Amino acid sequence: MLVLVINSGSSSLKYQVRDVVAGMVLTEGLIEKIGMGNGGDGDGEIEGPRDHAEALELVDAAIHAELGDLDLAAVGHRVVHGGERFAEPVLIDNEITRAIERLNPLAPLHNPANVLGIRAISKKWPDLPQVAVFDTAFHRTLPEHAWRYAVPDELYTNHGIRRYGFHGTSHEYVTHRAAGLLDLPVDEFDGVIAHLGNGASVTAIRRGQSVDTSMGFTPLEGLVMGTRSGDLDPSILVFLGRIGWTPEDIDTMLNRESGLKGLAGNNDMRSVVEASEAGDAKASMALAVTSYRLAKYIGGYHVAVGGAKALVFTAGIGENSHQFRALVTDRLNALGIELDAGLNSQRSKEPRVISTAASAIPVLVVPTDEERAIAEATAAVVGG
Ligand SMILES: Nc1ncnc2c1ncn2[C@@H]1O[C@H](COP(=O)(O)OP(=O)(O)O)[C@@H](O)[C@H]1O
Ligand SMILES: CC(=O)OP(=O)(O)O
Ligand SMILES: [Mg+2]
Repeated sequence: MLVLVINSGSSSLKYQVRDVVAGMVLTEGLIEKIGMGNGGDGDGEIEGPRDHAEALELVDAAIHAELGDLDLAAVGHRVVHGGERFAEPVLIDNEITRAIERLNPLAPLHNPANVLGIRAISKKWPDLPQVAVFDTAFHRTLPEHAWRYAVPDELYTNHGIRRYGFHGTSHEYVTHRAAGLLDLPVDEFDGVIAHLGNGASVTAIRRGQSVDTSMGFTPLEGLVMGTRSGDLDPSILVFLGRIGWTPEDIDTMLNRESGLKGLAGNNDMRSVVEASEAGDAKASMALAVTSYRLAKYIGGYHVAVGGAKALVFTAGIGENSHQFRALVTDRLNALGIELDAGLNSQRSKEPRVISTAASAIPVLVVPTDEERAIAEATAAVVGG
């Protein structure tokens, strides 16, 4: 059974054609720096497509060039916000697409791109089943004390204002791989998973289930990210409103102009690390703020899970930036965590341990594979 997986991140579109039964990837690709057409270093290099629609056209052309005519059984989409309605992957129809679209304001960098992808494929291949796999679904196990905001109940009952959590497909997949690496059944795995991409979140896993996670009502809460602020005092927004900022101004500032970009002028971790190593004080401070905030969450979640058995790094930054991993773990000496510098700086695509034998708990790097998880869920929905 052949499944095309579409994973629209905020700044990238990953796609794969997978044979689910054989467990094989037939072709795959990554369209990067979407929407950063003018954001490069000014050397005239093409920095990427203007939007997700243009990215999807590139995907279609690349797949046909590589594999010719294909007998696809289904398309599986990563959909970021499923609200309270979607606890499981679903077969998409017009009503489902509109329900996902209604959640656009709650995931402004993501759901619009997801809806765009779904509609473009419906138009191109009207008979092809499409399945939505939700980032929020894995966090449906959050206890109420973790998902409630301390605001009047009416905000929850009338407006659905609660914490949902995101990156669930990744956190779930990585939980299973990390448990496997430690030779533990997944329901005996207690740990902290740090998914650090352009969007970043950290999840507390107790007995293989999500019991807390740093993103909330939208993918803005929590960690310092590429262009998102993460946690701040909500009074700042009230203050800005009173001095004349519109909701759109505030939304753009928090989601697109903050985080590493706001602090260091660049949302790409590679560039920020390079700038810091070259002596740029703003870049160094951006890394200090970002690593400090993550370290505080890890300490909190160590408590939330009743003592983590592992700390796991995943996604673009978590898998690739040994510098950033070291900055974070240097702040975790109080937990007895100790990185092995040699293991940390090795490059590998395999799940691995990067801590010393003396470390109180192992630190792992586990490459995520959202596409594989989405393909398998899609095949299960369409009856594979
Ligand atoms: N080799 C690398 N070293 C350091 N950071 C990297 C490396 N490769 C990718 N990254 C960082 O990973 C982030 C993107 O992660 P990714 O998971 O692909 O994002 P998303 O899916 O949210 O768009 C960027 O900050 C990028 O700089
Ligand atoms: C939910 C989210 O932030 O996703 P991404 O990391 O792909 O931007
Ligand atoms: Mg991502």
